[in-house]
Amino acid sequence: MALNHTPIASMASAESITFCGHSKFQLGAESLFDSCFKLSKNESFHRQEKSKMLVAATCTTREAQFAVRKASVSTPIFKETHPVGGHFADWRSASSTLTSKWVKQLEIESIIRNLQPANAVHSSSSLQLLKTGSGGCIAKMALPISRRLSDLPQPLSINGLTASRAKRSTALRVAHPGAAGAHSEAAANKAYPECESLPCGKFEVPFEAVELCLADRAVLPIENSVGGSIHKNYDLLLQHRLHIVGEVQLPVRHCLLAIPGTTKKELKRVLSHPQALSQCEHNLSRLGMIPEAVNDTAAAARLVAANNLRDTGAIASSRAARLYGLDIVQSDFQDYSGNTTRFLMVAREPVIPETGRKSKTSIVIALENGSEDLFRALAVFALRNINLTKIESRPQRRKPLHVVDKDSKVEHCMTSKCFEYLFYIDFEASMAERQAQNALKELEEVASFLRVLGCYPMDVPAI
Ligand SMILES: O=C(O)C(=O)C[C@]1(C(=O)O)C=C[C@@H](O)C=C1
Repeated sequence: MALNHTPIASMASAESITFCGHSKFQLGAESLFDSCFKLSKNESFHRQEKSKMLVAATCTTREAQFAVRKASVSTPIFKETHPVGGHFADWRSASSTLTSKWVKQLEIESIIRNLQPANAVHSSSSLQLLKTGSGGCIAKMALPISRRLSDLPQPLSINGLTASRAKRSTALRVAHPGAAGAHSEAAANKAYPECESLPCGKFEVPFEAVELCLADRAVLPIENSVGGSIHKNYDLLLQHRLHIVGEVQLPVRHCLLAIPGTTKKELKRVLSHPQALSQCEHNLSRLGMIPEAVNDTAAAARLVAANNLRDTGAIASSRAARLYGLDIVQSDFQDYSGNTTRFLMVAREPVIPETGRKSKTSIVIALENGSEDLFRALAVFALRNINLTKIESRPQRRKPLHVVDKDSKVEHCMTSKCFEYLFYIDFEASMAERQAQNALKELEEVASFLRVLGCYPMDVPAI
């Protein structure tokens, strides 16, 4: 049985998304802005009262309420200490920007909801991506709005985004890359056993889902015992302002899947995620099968099933075999029995570092002089007997790396910085410990860039 499962990213990229109801929000927000503006023309509202009124009256979602405040504060109307005045046109453009951002957010949520295994998404549904003149502005605004919520003076009321959202389960919503049946889904369920897992296609989408508050956590593969680090996700950690809040070590057992009744001899090609193909490299070459990379292991299984490819196998999980109606031609197809992938859990808020349990801290540093400074950088840990569990260099060779600049006064700006070398370091210590705090203080003198990606409980693999 072929399911019309399409992870969000491929749906968004391959098709486009049309949503109705746009004008409803547009008119609503604009009329509210009109009345606020007329009111403010007559009275000298101080900035705070006006923004509270805007936030309370104009929107019904936490993110959009903040976006209203952000837009109003940044338009000429709200100048520090000046009574409200300003240009009506700015308000109109701010309201239309915010309204379409709000609509986009609703839309992403409805796609995520529709992707649940229970509802096959009909590939015939026409989806037209909503193009708005302020698309770029929304994209910027879509950056960690929820992060800014922690800066607001008082918690914002949430009226519930839509009736369906109000009905949604209270389970933790955990976004993961790949389709239903991917190993990342298994990692999400291991990390958060009672969660509602959200298959999100490419690696970027889980990050955005968490930033848009459409998911509470994201779970992403970061390294494998055979294939090594997944650098794409390290870069995404720098480009998004989320925090690592946990890790899970997942033993990954690959199965060779095929259309029911197909024998191994009939298989000429095998589809799977590049990491999975590298973890089964010897077995594939021993059988003379041609590896072909696709987005994720579950997508490979779905492709074979949906197109009834009798000469093509898929390397995926046993759950993917059940979901997409394929036979397991060979289980434990990975080259090494200890094949384990480490996944990270990321969230909008960091975990408060604690002592008294085995903790890990992940950082990324840039060293102007590369390996010359590396000795000094590592010495700050060695002299304090802090054990490193990972160090990975990422030569940048002047390739600009886009990072969310934490210290920038300009909100959420993406700055592209050029570094000669980046080093990702994991060490076994909690930032609650004086030793770790002193180590990082000293490291700041050596490194030209330092970001703490997270401090979290270690997942100590069962012996
Ligand atoms: O494709 C999947 O099933 C994934 O979850 C991705 C992924 C990966 O990116 O490493 C996760 C675990 C395995 O190492 C194989 C693939």
